[in-house]
Amino acid sequence: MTPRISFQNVSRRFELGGGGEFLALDRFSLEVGEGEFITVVGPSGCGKSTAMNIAAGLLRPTAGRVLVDGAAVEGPGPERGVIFQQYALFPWLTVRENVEFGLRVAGMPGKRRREIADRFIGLVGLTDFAEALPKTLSGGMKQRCAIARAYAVDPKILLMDEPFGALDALTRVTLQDQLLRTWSQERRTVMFITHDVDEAVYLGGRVIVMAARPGRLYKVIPVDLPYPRTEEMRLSTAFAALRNEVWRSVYHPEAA
Ligand SMILES: Nc1ncnc2c1ncn2[C@@H]1O[C@H](COP(=O)(O)OP(=O)(O)OP(=O)(O)O)[C@@H](O)[C@H]1O
Repeated sequence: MTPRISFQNVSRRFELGGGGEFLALDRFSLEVGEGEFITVVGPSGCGKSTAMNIAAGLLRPTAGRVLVDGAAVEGPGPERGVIFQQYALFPWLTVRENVEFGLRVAGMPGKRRREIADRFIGLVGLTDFAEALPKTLSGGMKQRCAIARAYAVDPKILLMDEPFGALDALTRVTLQDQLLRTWSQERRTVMFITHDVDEAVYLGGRVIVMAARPGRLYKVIPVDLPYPRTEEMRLSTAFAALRNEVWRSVYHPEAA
């Protein structure tokens, strides 16, 4: 079967001032299956965002390529939704208008647009805030709105770069469960970058560990915990063992 996303020997160099070059990503290869949820961890600067931005079509590789359903990525596309740490909502639009935005741009009629928006607003638990403006929402609520907006346009792939990075621990855990619920209903392919080892294990079917200098794939750790994931699982010995393995791979790769 054709993988949904295929990174094929993807490298990216950046020019440094003074004529030098920096290898941010070195021959990164990875296949992500349809409906798979992978998490990506690694030390700061190991090329996580670089890899994701190349898959999003926001950045060009200097060597190699990324294929989506077998076709080379040449730029951004509606089949790939991107969510960043900073909730990029339109401040002058309500929650519902934000979620409807992509559908409006695509020319979808109002009634259908509203049905879809309301469904995703419900899935992320914002029904009571559909008429609210972003400035009246908490950080977690803004990020839930951003997730609903990304899902509404029906992308096959969600690329999420530390979407919960700016949130407090409790909100983060709540949003992790909500994201998994949405994912289990919609089964999009998700690539999720995080600095949080617990988050990587809790969400991912596989944890992709990257290493720095140069940025590269270090290890792929399968997470042998069934979905749906539960709060009890976080306390299990199996979870602890996985967390330790990921932690060692990220912070003490020589001992992993
Ligand atoms: N536009 C750029 N010009 C020069 N260097 C860059 C550029 N973008 C990224 N880099 C460098 O490439 C390396 C990888 O950056 P990237 O943002 O992909 O890392 P990351 O793993 O996502 O880091 P973090 O976890 O800190 O967000 C870093 O050392 C960064 O300084």
